[in-house]
Amino acid sequence: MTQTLLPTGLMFRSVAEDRLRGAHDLFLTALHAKPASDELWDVMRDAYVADRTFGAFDGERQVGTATSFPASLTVPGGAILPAAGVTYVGVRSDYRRRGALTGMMRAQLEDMAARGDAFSMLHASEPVIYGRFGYGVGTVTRDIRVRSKRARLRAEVPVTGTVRLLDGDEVLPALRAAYPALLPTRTGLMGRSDEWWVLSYTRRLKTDHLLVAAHYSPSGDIDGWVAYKPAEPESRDIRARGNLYVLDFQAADQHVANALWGYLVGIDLIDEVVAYVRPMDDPIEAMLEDAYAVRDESEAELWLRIVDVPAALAARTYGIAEPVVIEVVDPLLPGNSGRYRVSPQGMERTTGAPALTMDVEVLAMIYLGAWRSTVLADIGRITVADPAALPAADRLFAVGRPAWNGSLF
Ligand SMILES: CC(=O)SCCNC(=O)CCNC(=O)[C@H](O)C(C)(C)COP(=O)(O)OP(=O)(O)OC[C@H]1O[C@@H](n2cnc3c(N)ncnc32)[C@H](O)[C@@H]1OP(=O)(O)O
Repeated sequence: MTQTLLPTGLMFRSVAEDRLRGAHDLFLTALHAKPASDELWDVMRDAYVADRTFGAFDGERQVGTATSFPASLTVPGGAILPAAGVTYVGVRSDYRRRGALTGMMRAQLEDMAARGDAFSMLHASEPVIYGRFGYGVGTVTRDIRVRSKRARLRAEVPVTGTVRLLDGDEVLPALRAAYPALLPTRTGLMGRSDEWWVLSYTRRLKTDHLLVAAHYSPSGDIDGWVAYKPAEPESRDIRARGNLYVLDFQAADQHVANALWGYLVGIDLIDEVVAYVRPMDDPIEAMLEDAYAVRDESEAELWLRIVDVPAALAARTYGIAEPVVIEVVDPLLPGNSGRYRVSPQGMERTTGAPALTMDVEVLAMIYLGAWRSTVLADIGRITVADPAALPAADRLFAVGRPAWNGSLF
């Protein structure tokens, strides 16, 4: 059990099993939501791993909470590394800005490093919070709104297989069985653990009117799906239902995505289909006869923290370019600080002079290809000793299709 005392007097340690419900209510209250009902807690307790849940304590009173679940991350080249998904982070409003989050983040990162998690990942409520703990924007995504009545797929868009709505009790077994095959298909995808399925699906199946339409390949396997909910399921006015919100849209390839988009925009009585966190290269505008039926907004998706820099740099593949020596600075996990020579052959630690120096947060921004080193140097995020290293680093860290996480949590 980790136990740390900060000058504020707060203590940081893992949260005992019988205090997890209090921790969850603390999080909900920090987000201005009401505590969980008994029925909901019966579901949510399985989203928590007790020894991955850290609290900030003032004496016996818990004043902050942060948890994580086991996951994995697909890195450029297709290797899959152990990772943690951080969620349910909150501090009581009467204890804010006294270092509660700082202490929990430290304890959590040290714990992840000890467990062998190569990465930590999260979705941030505000962009100013996590950079100081070494998290950088690792993937960018876009929310896509399609005006259904104006949206028709162009005739040449290939659509194969069939789409079928799953019955409620089919959903979890079917999707859990089908998801792992998707993991190698794109950089940035995340392994979904039992806890993730509870917090993202079991909970929503209980609280929302969640519908899942699965795509079946011609050979009868599920190779994609959309999970969505109507905006106003309680309304008695059919015209008030308006929008459909798509929370999970997975497809083994573009032909599967074509069929699922065709299904979504064809649903009756809907004004707009709002598909959250789509990959940046979703070609929906070019698929429709009326490209202006689409509006979108791009934003940060995954905040990535490289917990084990040597493992992360060794696991990914690199583009063709001259080798570059990068100095990484990581005050919170100092074992990561050091110099790394990156080349098309891989990575090795070195004592050679660095061409580029960057914080571990900035390494997370280039690691999955979301940002280019040249741009980050231009805005002062990378210190440059050898300007020729910048285009080389751009080529080394480039990825083909844009990285995408695609799992809400
Ligand atoms: C992955 C997720 O779950 S995202 C959800 C995060 N939770 C929420 O947004 C719920 C509402 N907010 C909160 O509960 C809290 O305000 C938290 C968790 C965001 C921050 O907790 P605190 O204990 O106040 O943070 P702490 O005191 O450790 O702050 C550390 C530093 O970050 C800064 N900081 C922390 N949160 C914020 C913020 N929201 N906006 C601006 N600065 C912030 C602090 O000013 C401080 O800076 P300093 O070191 O220069 O003084």
